[in-house]
Amino acid sequence: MGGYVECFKLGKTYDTQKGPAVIVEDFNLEMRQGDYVSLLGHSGCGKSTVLMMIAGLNEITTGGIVVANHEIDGPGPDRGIVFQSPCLMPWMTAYENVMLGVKQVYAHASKIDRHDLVVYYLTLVGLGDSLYKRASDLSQGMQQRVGIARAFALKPNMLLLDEPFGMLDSLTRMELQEILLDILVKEGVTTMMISHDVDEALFMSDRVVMMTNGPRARVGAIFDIPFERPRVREAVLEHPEYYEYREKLLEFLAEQDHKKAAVAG
Ligand SMILES: Nc1ncnc2c1ncn2[C@@H]1O[C@H](COP(=O)(O)OP(=O)(O)OP(=O)(O)O)[C@@H](O)[C@H]1O
Repeated sequence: MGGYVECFKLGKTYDTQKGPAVIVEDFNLEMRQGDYVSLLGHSGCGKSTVLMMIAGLNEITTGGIVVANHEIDGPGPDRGIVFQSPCLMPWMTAYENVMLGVKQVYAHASKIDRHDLVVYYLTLVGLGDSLYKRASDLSQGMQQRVGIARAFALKPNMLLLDEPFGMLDSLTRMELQEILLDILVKEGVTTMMISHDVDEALFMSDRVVMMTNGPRARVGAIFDIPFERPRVREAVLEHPEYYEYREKLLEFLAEQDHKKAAVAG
């Protein structure tokens, strides 16, 4: 019996003007249910490509992906996505933006149940007082909160996060990281997050998956992160092994840099 999510010999080749470009090859990964995995690697190595294949929004060239015992062949409400920018309907309220997806996925639920669901998740992300504010009147951080509430309100089994905090200032970023972890612990959602930030990956994840540089990128190393949950930022930063892990991740990235320089030279 494998994991809850399995990427099996996953590969992606894009057709380019110069011919086929093998971006990801032989990418193997198993995730347990409730796992929080961060995907780290140099810019352009293929992280979004992997994430979008799991989302079912990017066609798989070779290999396959199994989620909850089903091989995926397209997008589905079982997998929620949060991008760097939430792409809300600016003329709609926070409430209406979340309700949009809820209405589609829970078409047969009662009106009151749908209402409660939307209010529940917007309140969890700290927007209980801003339910009926138009998206265009919300700050970037508040808009991203709506994006997170929208993803959770569809009750996904898996959450895919593509640099969800990348556009936020550091205070908002830390606050949203903590809110997200709180909800994830409550809901036990299996999560894959792309990040460029070693400290963010260490704070959030059960495992950090390092990708090698492309082309033909694959899993280069996997680090199990031992900090206990629920995570408290101060305790994580003071953990005796924190800087050891941080160093290992940075070393891996530096090694990839050297390899890239050697290939280019
Ligand atoms: N549709 C496409 N057609 C051709 N090449 C593509 C396409 N999409 C992505 N690529 C190329 O595939 C490689 C991997 O892209 P991808 O966006 O997956 O990387 P990434 O690791 O997520 O990058 P970043 O960290 O900068 O977001 C890049 O070289 C990119 O130019």
